[in-house]
Amino acid sequence: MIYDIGVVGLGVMGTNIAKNMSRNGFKVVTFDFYDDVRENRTAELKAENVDVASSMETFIDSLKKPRNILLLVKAGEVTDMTIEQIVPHLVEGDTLIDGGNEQYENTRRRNLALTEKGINFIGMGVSGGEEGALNGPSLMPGGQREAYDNVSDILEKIAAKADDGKPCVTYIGSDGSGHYVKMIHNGIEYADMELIAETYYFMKHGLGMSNKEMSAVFDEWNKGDLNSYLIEITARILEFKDEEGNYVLDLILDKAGQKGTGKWTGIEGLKLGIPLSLVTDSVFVRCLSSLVEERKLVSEAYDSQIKTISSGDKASILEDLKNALYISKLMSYSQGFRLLREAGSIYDWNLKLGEISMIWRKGCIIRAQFLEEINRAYENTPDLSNLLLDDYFRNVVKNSHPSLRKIGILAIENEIPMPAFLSALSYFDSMKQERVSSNMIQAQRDYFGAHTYERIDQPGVFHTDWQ
Ligand SMILES: NC(=O)C1=CN([C@@H]2O[C@H](COP(=O)(O)OP(=O)(O)OC[C@H]3O[C@@H](n4cnc5c(N)ncnc54)[C@H](OP(=O)(O)O)[C@@H]3O)[C@@H](O)[C@H]2O)C=CC1
Ligand SMILES: O=C(CO)[C@H](O)[C@H](O)COP(=O)(O)O
Repeated sequence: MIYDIGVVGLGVMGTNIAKNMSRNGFKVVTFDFYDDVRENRTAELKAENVDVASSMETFIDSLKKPRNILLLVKAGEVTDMTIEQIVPHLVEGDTLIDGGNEQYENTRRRNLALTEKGINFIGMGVSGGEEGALNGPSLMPGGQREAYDNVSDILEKIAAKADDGKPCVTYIGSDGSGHYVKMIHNGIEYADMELIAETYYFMKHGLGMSNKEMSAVFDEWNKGDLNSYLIEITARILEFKDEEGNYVLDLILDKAGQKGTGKWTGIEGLKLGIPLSLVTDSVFVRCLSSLVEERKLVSEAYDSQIKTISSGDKASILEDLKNALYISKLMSYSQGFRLLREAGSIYDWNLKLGEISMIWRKGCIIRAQFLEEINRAYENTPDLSNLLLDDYFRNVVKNSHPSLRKIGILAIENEIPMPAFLSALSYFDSMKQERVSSNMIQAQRDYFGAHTYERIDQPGVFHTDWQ
């Protein structure tokens, strides 16, 4: 048989994407370098009309030309090793697609090296986890346009479909752009998750709400502007009990893991000089959460507990909390999309920000109703520099920032840690100042290091003899 596409790597993602392709009518052959993995997966894949090749040679020989091969292996060295093993079997015009969570610099490097051999290389962000891979992920492919066109039919069929029927995949741009966009997706995912976690903590400790009550509130919020996958699963997590009737959430150690994509996003914000405080704060909260023993010691040393909020009406505080969560999320997206805009220009990718928001509407972890509004903002003003300048979002923020302030004050007064919320407020309060405090920074730099400064009243570069 001649197959339409090959998949290498029979982990969770590779197995499920291969099944998804087959269910969509494509002939799929798979391969894994480990004999036992191939053996273990054969029956399961056979039941889905997916074949498992017994050797790399038979795998390559059975593919339609030019060949399209999707890699779903561990990012980094394993991907390099996998490419090294496959490339000698390929010829000019063949395409490798890397669906792992890879650093975009690695993708640029591989794209360049393989282009010299006449082999196309697409770095494709895949989001949606195990379930998305099987039933429809959001796909972010970047690389040679003509190589994308060769596989666009397969990618459009396997991708999630938004409510208007459009597939959640689009050509992102050249070399590492697809993996870059996936990285930003994950950074935004970190901030969305952190904001929701802080909301839960505020409800639990500040308002003394039960898991059942909190679950009902998140369910209610999911019917409005906050409608999203992460809000939906939060409601389910809050009410979930084990066989003994215990809430599983309450038994989970408060130590967050991370595989690195949030950190990469933060580093990229620092590298390009674009504020990305909600993502970086969210990464640092995960780091802080890991200092379990140290937190215990500091907690004992200060013996200062969170207070239950004693003033105000609970219903109106919850309304403020909902508004505060919404505009904090907006601040985070305004930072994330601002970074994408900068990267598109610096790396010459011509990123279409509206289209990117559209392919995140379904299939991925940050899928949300809110992304339709982001697309509308960029359709109205394609070169919009910051989402805060869109008319619709400006009205939302104008109406809701007093809520964010009230929640911030309650958090500070009652010792409830809400770093991402406070970061959102600080970002907004700083961005809306025509003049910020940095004239003082410039004066200090000039004082101690003769670093010079610019003036507001005349052009040029100046130095003052401050002594
Ligand atoms: N899981 C998720 O939700 C998502 C994952 N991704 C990305 O997709 C890629 C695959 O993920 P996933 O399927 O979850 O990962 P798995 O760990 O389930 O599978 C990874 C694949 O890499 C192979 N592999 C791992 N280590 C080695 C090694 N040292 N040498 C050779 N092969 C190795 C595995 O082979 P073996 O089975 O023999 O160990 C397997 O085929 C990753 O890059 C991941 O970041 C992207 C989006 C979501
Ligand atoms: O890519 C993903 C979804 O889009 C993964 O779920 C992500 O890798 C999870 O990251 P982390 O383990 O760092 O929380």
